[in-house]
Amino acid sequence: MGYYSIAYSRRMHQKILILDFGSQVTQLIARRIREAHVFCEVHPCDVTDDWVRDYAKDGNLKGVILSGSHASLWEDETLRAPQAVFELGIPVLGICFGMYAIAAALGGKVEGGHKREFGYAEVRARGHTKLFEGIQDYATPEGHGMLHVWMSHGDNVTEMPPGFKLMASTESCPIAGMADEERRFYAVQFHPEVTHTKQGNAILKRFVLDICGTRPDWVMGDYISEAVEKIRQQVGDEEVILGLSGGVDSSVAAALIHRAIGDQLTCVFVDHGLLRLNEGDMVMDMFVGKLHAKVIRVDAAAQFLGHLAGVNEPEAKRKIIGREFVEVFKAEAASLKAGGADVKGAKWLAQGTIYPDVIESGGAKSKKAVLIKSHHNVGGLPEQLGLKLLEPLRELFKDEVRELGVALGLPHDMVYRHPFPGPGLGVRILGEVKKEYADLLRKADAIFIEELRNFKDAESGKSWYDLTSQAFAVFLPVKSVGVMGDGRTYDYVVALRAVQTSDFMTADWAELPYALLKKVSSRIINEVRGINRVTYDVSSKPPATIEWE
Ligand SMILES: Nc1ncnc2c1ncn2[C@@H]1O[C@H](COP(=O)(O)OP(=O)(O)OP(=O)(O)O)[C@@H](O)[C@H]1O
Ligand SMILES: O=c1[nH]c(=O)c2[nH+]cn([C@@H]3O[C@H](COP(=O)(O)O)[C@@H](O)[C@H]3O)c2[nH]1
Ligand SMILES: NC(=O)CC[C@H](N)C(=O)O
Ligand SMILES: [Mg+2]
Repeated sequence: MGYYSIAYSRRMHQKILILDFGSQVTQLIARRIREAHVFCEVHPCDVTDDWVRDYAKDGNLKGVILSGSHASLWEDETLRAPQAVFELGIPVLGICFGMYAIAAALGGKVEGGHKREFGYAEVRARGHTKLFEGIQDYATPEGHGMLHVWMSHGDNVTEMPPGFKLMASTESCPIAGMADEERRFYAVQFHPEVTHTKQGNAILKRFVLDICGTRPDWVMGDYISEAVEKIRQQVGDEEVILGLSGGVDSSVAAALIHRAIGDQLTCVFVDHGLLRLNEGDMVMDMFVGKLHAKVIRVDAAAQFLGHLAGVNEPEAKRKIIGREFVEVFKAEAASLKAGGADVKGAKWLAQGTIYPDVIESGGAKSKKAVLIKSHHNVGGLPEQLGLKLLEPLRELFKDEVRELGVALGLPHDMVYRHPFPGPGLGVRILGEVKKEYADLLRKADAIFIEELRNFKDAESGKSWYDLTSQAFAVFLPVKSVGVMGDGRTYDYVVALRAVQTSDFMTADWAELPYALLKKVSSRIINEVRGINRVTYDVSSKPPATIEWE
């Protein structure tokens, strides 16, 4: 899969180039810039000088941002900014590792082994530079402007390159920002792209709008027309099959692709035996009427459960599920007989892959980010797919996908459903997956969701389903002792999980009312024979993840 780019936007819009060194938050830079209505693209940091010059040649490139990285400069010599970036005569902003990349390219010095700073910090910002002018959280009695920021680094710039002046400092990091205002090169040690940096948006806007001078003329409506045009160009008259789960992302992807190519699209909904209670029927009901697209339902429960038998390790399970999905898609693609007699099956596989799936699978542009878990649709895909991938949402965050869904006219209920992971109950049954466990979990999960919908918050009038971003039950394959009807029980445990988040990259556990937890626990223990204990998960992400595997 190549990087994401839209030929049409490149012609029409002024743009910012983000070079990705593999930070977990690179895409947040892009997102903040999109929020400022400026078109931007993320590309890997190891593009060549010729590529950069070619990219800039139409005159629309107005600035370059160099991202952070998990690595250190001396660990990986491929992590360098192309020299051409500094020769275009346009502004450059380096963030964290990006600041080291500037120092390395222009004759400064970077060293490790100094004080590490992770999390909140206070930075003294020098207001005389254009980047910070008039931007501060508060002023000290001496009149110094201060910023509340988020830091995540172990290395430091210890000598600025010639021509640079100090722009910011913290107690433990004397050079926390530097600028060569003549050449319009800026660098900050902290991360303006994360929301914990309070003035982060203001700083990025200052860079993009004032320093680079881009026109803020990019909106979600453009995204639709540009994506539609790009899909048509990519696909031509070939057939596409799309993995439809009934979730938000694949529904939005289906609507977008359907708008682009109509009947060349066939949706394939896979029932792998790890869906929630009655989900298969619900998805078919919802799609066959509402989406006006062709939908095929494939019953593959025996195939998935067969291959998962005896497998305990989460990554191994994810890989198997990813592989079996592809087996199903390939078989459906090959047997597709749409269109005229000369159509030999589908050439494309479309998925509703979104950015957090990509980054957590360690599959960001530069392939430099680390692996957290292989989302079945990214890291779980086999090397030899045999189909071309079409993933129009690959660069968007969940809330942007929802915004797109609304703009495409999808029903509110569909767009605001809680997400459900492709591997389904497969990653919510810890260890080996068995049908018996899945059946118990389905019942417990359905009770939890039903009560979340029933319970309304007095203040806002909203249901707890709407007040949480994702909620589900997890099956723990351990047994504990209980007493029921004066008899002894020795049965399984489920954990309830409910989180609140906007982008699913970080999440807080939800403070559900005790009355709700009480009702759910009592109903599960009474109604689901085989479960005698219910617990509530009070871990945030990070350091936990949302799913248990
Ligand atoms: N049961 C399924 N049948 C077919 N394709 C699926 C199935 N489950 C997942 N997929 C594919 O994998 C992709 C990723 O799944 P994921 O759960 O992240 O997205 P989603 O289901 O579309 O949306 P949501 O995150 O709201 O659940 C989907 O967009 C879809 O293309
Ligand atoms: O389609 C998916 N395929 C997967 O393999 C997968 N793993 C996690 N998730 C969903 O991603 C979000 C973040 O989950 P984690 O905090 O567990 O990584 C949560 O919304 C998870 O439900 C997946 N979705
Ligand atoms: N967030 C970053 O870019 C960190 C860069 C580098 N890994 C450091 O520790 O300093
Ligand atoms: Mg899903």
